[in-house]
Amino acid sequence: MNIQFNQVMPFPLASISHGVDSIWGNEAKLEAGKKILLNASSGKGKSTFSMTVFGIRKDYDGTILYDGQDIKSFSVDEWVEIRQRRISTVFQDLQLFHKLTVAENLLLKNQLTDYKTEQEIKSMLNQLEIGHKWNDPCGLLSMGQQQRVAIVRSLCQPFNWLVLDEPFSHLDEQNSMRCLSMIDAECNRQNAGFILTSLDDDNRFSYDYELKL
Ligand SMILES: Nc1ncnc2c1ncn2[C@@H]1O[C@H](COP(=O)(O)OP(=O)(O)OP(=O)(O)O)[C@@H](O)[C@H]1O
Repeated sequence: MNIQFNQVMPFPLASISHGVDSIWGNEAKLEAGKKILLNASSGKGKSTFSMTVFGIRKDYDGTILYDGQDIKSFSVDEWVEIRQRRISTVFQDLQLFHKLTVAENLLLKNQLTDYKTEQEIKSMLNQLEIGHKWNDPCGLLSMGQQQRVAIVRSLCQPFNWLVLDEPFSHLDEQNSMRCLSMIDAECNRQNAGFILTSLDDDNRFSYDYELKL
């Protein structure tokens, strides 16, 4: 699925200046299957981008198209289908259910599409060294552990695109790289692309291209 931005300008960002190469106010294409770094300093709209491209925020001028269709035209039923099968996300606030256990958070998501087996989910947690937290409420995990749970959860569904908003902000180098290779492998398996927002010019990974805000 290609995603096209045409002169998109979120209302809260209209009064600040944006570079000539910014997505905001310009045309930009997110090409199907590509691995994209979206690099911007604080306050330039990375979280706004993530929520806008996912259809949660509609406070913008311009148009966003999925394979040529304006996303503002989608019905609630179409968004349900899109969010279950075409776009997955890790938002900055992670949106985990704090009182539910790690297992419950992950199985709740996975049962929508039965995409992974319980064994596969446990194996992903083990690879990220949080397998022992399976029965712990998410609210009792450290922020970095919660980020890893949210990343695993985002991979428990089919998708064409994975949108990750500063997903490694609480992770050390080794854990970031483990997560990145798990994300990369799942995207390759699914023939999907990802958009990863970052405050820095993250050069730990070879992205297909970089976009700016
Ligand atoms: N709903 C809103 N109403 C008013 N202003 C908003 C709203 N959402 C975002 N903004 C403003 O838009 C700007 C961009 O916010 P956003 O959270 O998208 O930035 P960011 O690049 O993700 O920042 P950071 O790197 O610090 O997390 C900020 O100045 C913020 O105050």
